[in-house]
Amino acid sequence: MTTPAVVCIGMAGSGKTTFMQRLNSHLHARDTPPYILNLDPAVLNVPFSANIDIRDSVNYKEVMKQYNLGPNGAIITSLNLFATKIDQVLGIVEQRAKSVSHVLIDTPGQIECFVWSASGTILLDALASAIPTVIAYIVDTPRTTSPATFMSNMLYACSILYKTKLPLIIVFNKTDAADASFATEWMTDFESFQAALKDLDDDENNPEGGSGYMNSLMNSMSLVLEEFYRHLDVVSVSAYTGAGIDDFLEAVDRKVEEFNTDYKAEMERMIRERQKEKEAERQRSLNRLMKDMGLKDQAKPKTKNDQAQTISDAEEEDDEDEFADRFVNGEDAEGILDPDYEEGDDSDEAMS
Ligand SMILES: Nc1nc2c(ncn2[C@@H]2O[C@H](COP(=O)(O)OP(=O)(O)OP(=O)(O)O)[C@@H](O)[C@H]2O)c(=O)[nH]1
Repeated sequence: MTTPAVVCIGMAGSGKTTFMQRLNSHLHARDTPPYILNLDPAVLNVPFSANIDIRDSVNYKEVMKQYNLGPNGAIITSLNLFATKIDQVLGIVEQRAKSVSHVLIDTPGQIECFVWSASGTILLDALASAIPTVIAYIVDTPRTTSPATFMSNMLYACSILYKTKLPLIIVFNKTDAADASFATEWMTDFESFQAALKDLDDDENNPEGGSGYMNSLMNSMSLVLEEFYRHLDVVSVSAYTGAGIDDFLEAVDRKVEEFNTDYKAEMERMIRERQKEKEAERQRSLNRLMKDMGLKDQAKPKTKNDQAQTISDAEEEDDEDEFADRFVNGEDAEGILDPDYEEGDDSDEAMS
């Protein structure tokens, strides 16, 4: 079977890194070691050795300093810089995927920096076009026991499914601290969730109980979620004790089959569409440029607007060229991007 990529996504503190560590040791114990990528540029310590680590090619602190960015802006910019090297990274991953059981990917806890950024889309699209890719959405079970928090978390998972369009497994983590049976019941029995919502509403002392409008909204949204749950695989695990890890790996196998039958064709179609759009945009820019050059020989642009349009377009193109020179070609990249990073680097030594 083709080696799958498992992308771990979850809110800060949900246990992604601990879960990755558990998966890593579990797969090593089975003599089927994984290949590991760390895409969190801001993480201080990773408790496993990552084969490819974004921190080896992008200096997060330097990005903050040089671009005067806050923590989240620097994560997005670091991911953008890393995405310029996606072809090289993918070359290595594809090669290594042939000799490992799974490719595991850790992502920043600031989910939106990854899932909603252009670079996140580029990285996921590139990965999914090379190997079957599955999302593991990690949930902090003890912090999700209230119906309102639970529903917010599930809506978040639903938006990730909608944005990535990749098969999704919900992983209820930390089940050593809180049993996840309440969650599976709410996901399979609509009435029990409605009853929990009603209890919340009736409890005057509970700050999560809402107004009439909020409750009717929650009821409607829970109907949306019912449809969402139908396409999911749900597992309960403890990254601490290792309980449920085999169930998770079985769920990954099921999702890989789903990826190959349902998602792959759609994914390829989307990538082709995007390339077509890009090509059309390039053609439009070229046509504009040709037109502008033709105008240069004549006296003056017809109107002020025409002139402004021409200048700003030229500036935009200059900016793009400058960006490409600085980051793709490695110029001016000292301290931010590792200029020695080359295709074919043995990442085990060069990048870990
Ligand atoms: N009880 C229990 N605690 C856990 C489990 N998994 C993780 N934790 C704890 O949850 C906290 C967060 O775990 P991390 O693995 O750092 O979470 P993360 O999602 O990678 O966090 P960020 O990197 O900040 O996004 C740590 O204190 C872990 O020890 C588990 O299965 N059970």
